[in-house]
Amino acid sequence: MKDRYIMALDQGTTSARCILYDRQGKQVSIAQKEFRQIYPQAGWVEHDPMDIWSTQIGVAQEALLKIDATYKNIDAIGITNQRETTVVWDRYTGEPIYNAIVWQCRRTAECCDSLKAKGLEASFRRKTGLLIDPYFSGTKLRWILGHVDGAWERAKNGDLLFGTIETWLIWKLTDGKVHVTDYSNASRTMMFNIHDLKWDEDILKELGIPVCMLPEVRPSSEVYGESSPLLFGGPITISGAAGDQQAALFGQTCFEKGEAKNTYGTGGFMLVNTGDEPVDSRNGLITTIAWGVGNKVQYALEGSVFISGATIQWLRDELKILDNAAESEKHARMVEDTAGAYVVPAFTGLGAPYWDSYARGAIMGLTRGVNKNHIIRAALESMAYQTNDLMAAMEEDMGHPLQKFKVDGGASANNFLLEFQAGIMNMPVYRPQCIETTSLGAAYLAGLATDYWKNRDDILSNWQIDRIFKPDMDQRKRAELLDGWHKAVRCTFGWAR
Ligand SMILES: Nc1ncnc2c1ncn2[C@@H]1O[C@H](COP(=O)(O)OP(=O)(O)O)[C@@H](O)[C@H]1O
Ligand SMILES: O=P(O)(O)OC[C@H](O)CO
Repeated sequence: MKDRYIMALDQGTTSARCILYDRQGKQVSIAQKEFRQIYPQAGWVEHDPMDIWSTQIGVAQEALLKIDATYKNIDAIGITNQRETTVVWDRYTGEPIYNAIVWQCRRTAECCDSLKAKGLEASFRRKTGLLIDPYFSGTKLRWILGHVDGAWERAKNGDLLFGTIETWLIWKLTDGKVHVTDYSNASRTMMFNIHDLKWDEDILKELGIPVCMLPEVRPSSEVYGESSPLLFGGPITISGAAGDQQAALFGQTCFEKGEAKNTYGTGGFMLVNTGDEPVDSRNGLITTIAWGVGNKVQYALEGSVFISGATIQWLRDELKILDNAAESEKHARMVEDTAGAYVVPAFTGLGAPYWDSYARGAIMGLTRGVNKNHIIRAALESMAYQTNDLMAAMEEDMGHPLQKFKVDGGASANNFLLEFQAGIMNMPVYRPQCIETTSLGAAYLAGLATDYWKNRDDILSNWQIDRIFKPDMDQRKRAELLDGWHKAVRCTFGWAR
């Protein structure tokens, strides 16, 4: 009989992954599949919810098969997901009534403008910790109810259900028996009061959302139900769920106040644990729930950058100047600098700390000598500049420098990126051996609920360093580069207005 493992389902923006973890937090099996991105109009992004489900369940079955394991080898399932992405489906047939509107989608920018014009920003912020922005689920849900024939009536009658991706996956896994979300995901909807820990009636009224379509909000580490026996040959306990960025904070074992991480995935997300108290930002960050465990929640301050590793994907898929993302490192090292070029990847507007839905991407500072290596290098550097902007905002809000900066996510495999990051931030960057901390965090949350791990001390020693990147940049050069970056960013403001 094989050992028992935790199955982490990581439903990211561009791919579904399943990783099986053992007690030491080591990966024993992994399967991954990209799925279709749908861009119906400029600035709009959708996914097919059935695609999300079929790729996710496909990789879960594949990960088991790869090591000849069955449901009996799995202690529990933990789910982590791209956040804010909004799905609405029919309670009886299980059919989605529209594609999932993805977190990056800007279609509700005007709706957000009108909410702001009504002077609602301060009260929304006080209650939800968020700014009014198309990024969050609330206006996406309102858009679906307003644009799909008969949807609002059906929702009011209780025939439709809303969910972010973890809710959709848990509903599918349990064959329509369980309709829940967790505190961390609820806190991204712009409909959830992060202080009272309840759906906010005033906001729901303002957005015209019937409360009966919303999931029950539960802790991030708790038994929600069992998967349908048809999926894996027998039932598996589902006992953890968290938004991917909060899960990564947990996976990096940032359990204490003041501990921070940055994830370089499709987007870039820096979170610092602020403990039992929510901290308000004066510098363009948002306040969010890190997780709810037992009867208490912990909060985080977050800087969200919409396009990070996706810049490299764009070079690969659209400009076709790369065969694969990892190759970007080799190209960046072929030149000494970017020859003055800056890439500002504001493809879907700018998130923190600028929050401009109407900004659009640009390559600035082009001269005749700029070649593809310079552009690739500038694209990687843009990921570091954006992270540096978040760091500056975070330190300003916290009133002191961050003590330790841990990184993870697919693009953190890139050594050039992290060397430049350490230099431009002028602080060391810590990369752990496991950079898949998102799924690891989901595994921990699930395994803590089933006693696979006894407590947090049991998992702390699983965090192992791979490499520390030390800052090594001349201070004058650093100041010049940052000046150029900020000048380039300013040029993108308001472009699509
Ligand atoms: N070695 C690399 N260098 C730069 N970017 C990379 C590298 N490997 C992956 N990426 C980028 O990171 C992203 C994938 O990271 P991942 O954590 O899997 O993202 P997500 O969970 O958002 O789907 C892609 O956008 C890809 O372009
Ligand atoms: O898919 P990722 O890993 O870039 O994460 C997306 C975020 O959850 C969006 O808020």
